Amino acid sequence: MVDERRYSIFDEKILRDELDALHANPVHIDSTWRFILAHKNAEAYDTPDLPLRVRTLFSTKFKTMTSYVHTQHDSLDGRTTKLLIKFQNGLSAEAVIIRHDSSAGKYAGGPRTGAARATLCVSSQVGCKMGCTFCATGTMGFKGNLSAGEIVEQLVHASQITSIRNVVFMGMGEPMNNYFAVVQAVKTMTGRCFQLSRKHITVSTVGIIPKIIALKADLPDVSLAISLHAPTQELRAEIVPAARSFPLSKLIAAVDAYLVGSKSTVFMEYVMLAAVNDGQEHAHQMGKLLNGRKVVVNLIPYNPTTVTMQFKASGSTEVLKFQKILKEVYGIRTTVRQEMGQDIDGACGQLHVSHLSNKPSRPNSTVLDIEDLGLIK
Ligand SMILES: C[S@@+](CC[C@H](N)C(=O)[O-])C[C@H]1O[C@@H](n2cnc3c(N)ncnc32)[C@H](O)[C@@H]1O
Ligand code: SF4
Repeated sequence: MVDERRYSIFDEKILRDELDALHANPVHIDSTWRFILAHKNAEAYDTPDLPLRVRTLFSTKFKTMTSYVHTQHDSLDGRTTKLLIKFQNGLSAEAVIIRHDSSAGKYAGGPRTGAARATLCVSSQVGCKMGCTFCATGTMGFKGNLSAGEIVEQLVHASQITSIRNVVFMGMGEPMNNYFAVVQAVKTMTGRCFQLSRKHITVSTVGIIPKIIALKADLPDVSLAISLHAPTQELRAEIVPAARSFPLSKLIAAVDAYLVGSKSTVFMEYVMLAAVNDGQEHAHQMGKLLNGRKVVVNLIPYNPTTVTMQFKASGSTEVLKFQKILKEVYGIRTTVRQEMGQDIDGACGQLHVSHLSNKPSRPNSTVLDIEDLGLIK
């Protein structure tokens, strides 16, 4: 596993420290970022009006981005674009753009701008060590953490294709296992250059309890999504191994603590697996578990992958029955996610980069219709 310090120009903390050491004005950060955003493949030191010492710093340590778009695939309907991004250490991760507005249809053959409400699904790690049984990324194992700069660079690449309004940490990896980089990346994305609203950022976690509590203090206004997937500890531990370390009762207690004094809603993700967790009894157990809490359940159709073939997607009848019980018997707001990008393996849990492309070498779910959930604002 390779994870040495990498000098991304978008790694705000490292960049600020280096500029401080030179007694240089941090205003150069914003102007340089804007320059790079506006000029694809620009070198940082080409930014106009840089003092010599800053130009020298940029040309030696922060020359340019630490990643590039290796491949880009557009879905047939033009609404989803998957980017395979290669990083300086040779690892690769995927980021997916999802377009929500009516201009999405025009995108397929038309200009690559103008989708005003696009969401970017970013990766926080290459692979993941949590091993959820139905997730393609989980089968890859853990290859490495992305730095804050590398996470932000996914937004830079995507912004050069279309205008991004929402960011969801639902790509490869468990964001809470790379907590400090994720927090730093969100701070940069919501800072003066990118200006995303914190309310438009969603961090999705399998349920790393201590970090859920920390997130409330560190990034109070972001949306939190918990990947629940089962209403009992026994079933959850079977399909989500992390539940063995972070039991369901403690996870629900952490959600309660998170909700105290918070204006935000917590989203409960539930992937619908045929004959595993989609029965009416499971819906009643979920209803009792979540009753009275300010949560929204998001039922996710299972996206088949070649590496998780033991599962099948629930039929639409089961999904709708499940939703009806939660809504009508327990009064829990429940939506069914419309998945997009399946034809390019760009949907949730389909993000899997082959081991070949993830050997360190050279320098250098997707999510839909979450509008209804308030994830897209
Ligand atoms: C890939 S994860 C990344 C974020 C974080 N690690 C988590 O588990 O919440 C994003 C979402 O995709 C879901 N997911 C994983 N595999 C899936 C699959 N095959 N079909 C549908 N959703 C899946 C996860 O359960 C989670 O809710
Ligand atoms: S669902 Fe999330 S936590 Fe589980 S293996 Fe996939 S990326 Fe990791």
